[in-house]
Amino acid sequence: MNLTVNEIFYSLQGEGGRSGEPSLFIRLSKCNLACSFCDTDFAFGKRMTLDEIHDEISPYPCRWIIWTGGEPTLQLREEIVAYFKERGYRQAIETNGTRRVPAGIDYITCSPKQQFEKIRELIPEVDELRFPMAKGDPLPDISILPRSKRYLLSPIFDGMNVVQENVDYCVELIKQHPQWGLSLQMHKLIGIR
Ligand SMILES: Nc1nc2[nH]cc(C(=O)O)c2c(=O)[nH]1
Ligand code: SF4
Ligand SMILES: [Mg+2]
Repeated sequence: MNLTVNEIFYSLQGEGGRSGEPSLFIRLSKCNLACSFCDTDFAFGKRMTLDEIHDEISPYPCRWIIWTGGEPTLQLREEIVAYFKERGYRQAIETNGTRRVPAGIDYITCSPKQQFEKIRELIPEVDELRFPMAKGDPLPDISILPRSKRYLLSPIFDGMNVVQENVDYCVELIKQHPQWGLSLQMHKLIGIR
């Protein structure tokens, strides 16, 4: 089995409910969306076998993988998740919610970009919903979304730079709607990968 991998790196989860947790990022290439605010160049990809990926991550002391992209569900399969589970890894995924998530994933972050009303049919339950938000964007309607342990707003950055008006807007929305919380792209603020 092969995956087209854009990059593999070891860092701390910079976003959401697992912020600060050491994680092995496996960024799969390709996406089915083309968001204007996308901060990732995922086009390049190197074909790798699962054994090659395992050889690259196993020297690190960490046993949490984050599958990200691009849109990782375009390539990830249940058998691939099982392969890494058998080798002792727990696995998180960052998905845009347009496709099903393979069985066996331990922590699902859904970060929807469009067609919010269709997500629940594909993914009934997630660990966190994390919405990228610019000033003026409407607060998403929780009642049509998957059940989630956390509801987070993530102010859109300008590349590596914080956009204060997006942050201020999210903070005000959250104060008015306290079922929501704030997620900052911490890795950008502290200058890590
Ligand atoms: N540190 C760090 N945390 C992240 N969480 C999600 C990321 C992503 O690009 O999907 C990301 C990333 O690129 N870096
Ligand atoms: S879904 Fe995510 S990776 Fe794909 S284009 Fe949008 S922001 Fe970029
Ligand atoms: Mg990133």
